Amino acid sequence: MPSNAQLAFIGGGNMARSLIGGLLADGYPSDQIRIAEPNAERRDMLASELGIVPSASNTDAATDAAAVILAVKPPIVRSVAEELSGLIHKQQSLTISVAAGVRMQDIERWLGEGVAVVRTMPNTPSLVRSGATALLANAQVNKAQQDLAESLMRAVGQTLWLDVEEDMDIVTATSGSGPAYFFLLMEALEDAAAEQGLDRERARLLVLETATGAARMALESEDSPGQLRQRVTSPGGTTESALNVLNDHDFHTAIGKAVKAAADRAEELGNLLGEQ
Ligand SMILES: NC(=O)C1=CN([C@@H]2O[C@H](COP(=O)(O)OP(=O)(O)OC[C@H]3O[C@@H](n4cnc5c(N)ncnc54)[C@H](O)[C@@H]3O)[C@@H](O)[C@H]2O)C=CC1
Ligand SMILES: O=C(O)[C@@H]1CCC=N1
Repeated sequence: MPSNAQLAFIGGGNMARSLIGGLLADGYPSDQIRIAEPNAERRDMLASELGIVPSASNTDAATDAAAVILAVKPPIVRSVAEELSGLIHKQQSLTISVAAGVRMQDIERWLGEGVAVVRTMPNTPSLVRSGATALLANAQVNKAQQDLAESLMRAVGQTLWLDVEEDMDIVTATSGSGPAYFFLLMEALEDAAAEQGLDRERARLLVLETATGAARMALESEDSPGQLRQRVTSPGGTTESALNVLNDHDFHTAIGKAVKAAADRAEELGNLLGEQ
């Protein structure tokens, strides 16, 4: 990506830290990244972890930025957008939102007409450059800005552009929140192995290697996850016994309901904030 593009992260929380960590690991120069973070303790932590000293001022961080990344919680996006609107207009910066649920039309309304906005949904594995990000651009985004957003997110993982904004809530429920579902499965599997008598250290190693191996195999295989699962499941064997229990507990249905709840919450956040 163009390493001369000045990036300003507004909000230095979990998602910003993952994106910045991934960018630095990809070789992005740290002097081209600014962070605004109101919490002093958090600023100290980011400075020691990332080697970038954050500012307490959003406008200081955003000054001269080619891209301003709004990485605050959804209810805070409006105040930050309104605060930075004048500066963003003056500099013609690209605004990139990572906020769940917050709709393009509202970001545009808060920033004022004519601002180039890319709405994105990244995820925290961006920290290790294994992120998955969906992007959506408004009509004001020019080719160079689209390339900038694409290369920023591509530096930390895979990207895909959406055709319709409605898909963003499903993406949020799938890949935005998705790492938590896999971490929960890892926790549960580790606990189960420990309860059966395996020491924690060995249990964790086996669980993490199994998760990595399964993901890598599914990524590299022509076969679907369902076909790969069947190949682990010998008739009358151990896996079948385990999967029968998961089926008895409606595992598949539970995941479906969980993802729907997340997508519904994203829509609800969008509705709530859109009314403001
Ligand atoms: N955590 C995740 O896995 C993902 C989060 N997101 C989105 O990223 C955004 C941030 O989420 P997290 O990083 O998880 O939250 P977080 O709470 O860890 O980070 C938000 C940061 O913004 C700071 N902040 C609060 N008010 C501010 C203001 N007025 N100006 C500047 N900074 C301010 C807070 O001190 C905090 O450090 C949210 O909109 C969320 O929907 C998107 C994808 C994944
Ligand atoms: O839980 C959340 O609301 C954020 C958005 C996707 C992941 N974390």
